[in-house]
Amino acid sequence: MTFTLNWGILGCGGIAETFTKDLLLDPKSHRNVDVIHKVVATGSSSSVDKAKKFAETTGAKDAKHYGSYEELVKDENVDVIYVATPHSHHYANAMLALEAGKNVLCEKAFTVNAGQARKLVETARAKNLFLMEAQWTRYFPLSIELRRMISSGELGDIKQIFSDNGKSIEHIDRITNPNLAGGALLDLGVYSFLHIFQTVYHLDPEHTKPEVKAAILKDEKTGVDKFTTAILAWPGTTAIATCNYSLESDPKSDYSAGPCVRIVGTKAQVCIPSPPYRPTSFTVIPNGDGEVQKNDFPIEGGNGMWWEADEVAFCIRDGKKESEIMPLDESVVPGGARDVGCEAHGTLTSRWKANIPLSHRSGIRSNSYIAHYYTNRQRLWVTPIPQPNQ
Ligand SMILES: NC(=O)C1=CN([C@@H]2O[C@H](COP(=O)(O)OP(=O)(O)OC[C@H]3O[C@@H](n4cnc5c(N)ncnc54)[C@H](OP(=O)(O)O)[C@@H]3O)[C@@H](O)[C@H]2O)C=CC1
Ligand SMILES: O=C1OC[C@@H](O)[C@H](O)[C@H]1O
Repeated sequence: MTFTLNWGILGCGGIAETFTKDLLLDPKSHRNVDVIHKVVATGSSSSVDKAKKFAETTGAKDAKHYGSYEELVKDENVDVIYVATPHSHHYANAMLALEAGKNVLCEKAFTVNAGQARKLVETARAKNLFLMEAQWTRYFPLSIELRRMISSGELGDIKQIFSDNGKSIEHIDRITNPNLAGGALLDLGVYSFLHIFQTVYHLDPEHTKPEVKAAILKDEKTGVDKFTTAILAWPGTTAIATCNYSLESDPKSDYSAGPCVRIVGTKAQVCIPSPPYRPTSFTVIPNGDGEVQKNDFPIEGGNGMWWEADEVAFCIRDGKKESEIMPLDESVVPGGARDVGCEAHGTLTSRWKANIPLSHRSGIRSNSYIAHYYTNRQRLWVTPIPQPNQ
């Protein structure tokens, strides 16, 4: 029987448009699953007009329009809210939806620190609601095949991963604005980490936490991280994650700069060309004899965000409260130095909670962000360095 999932779109910006268009593609044009997505409501904090225009542009013909997120999450026809606001607002917006009893798909980076992530997870679990971080690349057939190859031992033991994501996007305000939790790590580094985590941490039954050291070049004007490099060490595997918002990983878009991700096993290595967030092929290079093999994973129809949307629908249809491909524990990764980092800035978490009103445009204190490099999701293993005003 066909399952219909009714979406409410929270925040009518760039990625919300791409995602909504993917939701509303004719299902028969690109896939063969018994799931239909409907967009029944759009919500903008700017104006009801913006929500209406967004619905028109994306083809969400039957949607109701709201000029506030508070009204949106109260819509009784909505099954799941897609949070598509800047990183700074994910916590408050996702919490608003959960408290209204709605399932949530929240854009990456899930939250700005582990404390916020834990609170969202606790709330979703307490209310028996579905919650997922929108790491869309994890649902690509390419990622599924890569995880299968690693699990089956085809690449041997994974020893090294090099994972880069560089994009020249410093002209975009939310990328450099500390008050929107800007910076390379939360916007682009998430994908560098995604390729490392989905192939090491996710596939490890013990979920061993890595040791992490990081180096950061900050933006001279705004103080957000502009170039970030992290070294991750597991027993038996090392990885380097790099990201920046100034220089492209693949400046000519022709692969001449080499792969952005290399996963090196004892039997073979896999090379993935840019962009790491929307990869469409990889090459398998055996260490000894054997042919180099290029595997193509074309995205037929839309932008490829519907794989992630389908996963949400399958989970909600089947009564699951989290996705096995992007489990909530992987959005938090509790314990270790990461928690040390978070607890060292524990007041930040409570300040965030206390000081960000649910209507998002006011009340954010800039100095709430001062510590975010040291408390955000990927940096929490790094020993925090005391910052002024903390
Ligand atoms: N999965 C992917 O491939 C991608 C994911 N992303 C993620 O999606 C999220 C949104 O990014 P993107 O769509 O590029 O951002 P945009 O700036 O295009 O849109 C963000 C929207 O959030 C709302 N908003 C709420 N509060 C604020 C505020 N204080 N300042 C600005 N906007 C605000 C606005 O909608 P309104 O006025 O209607 O309320 C705005 O249009 C980020 O988390 C980003 O990391 C981004 C690009 C690609
Ligand atoms: O998720 C993303 O992927 C594509 C990038 O251009 C964008 O800034 C980022 O948010």
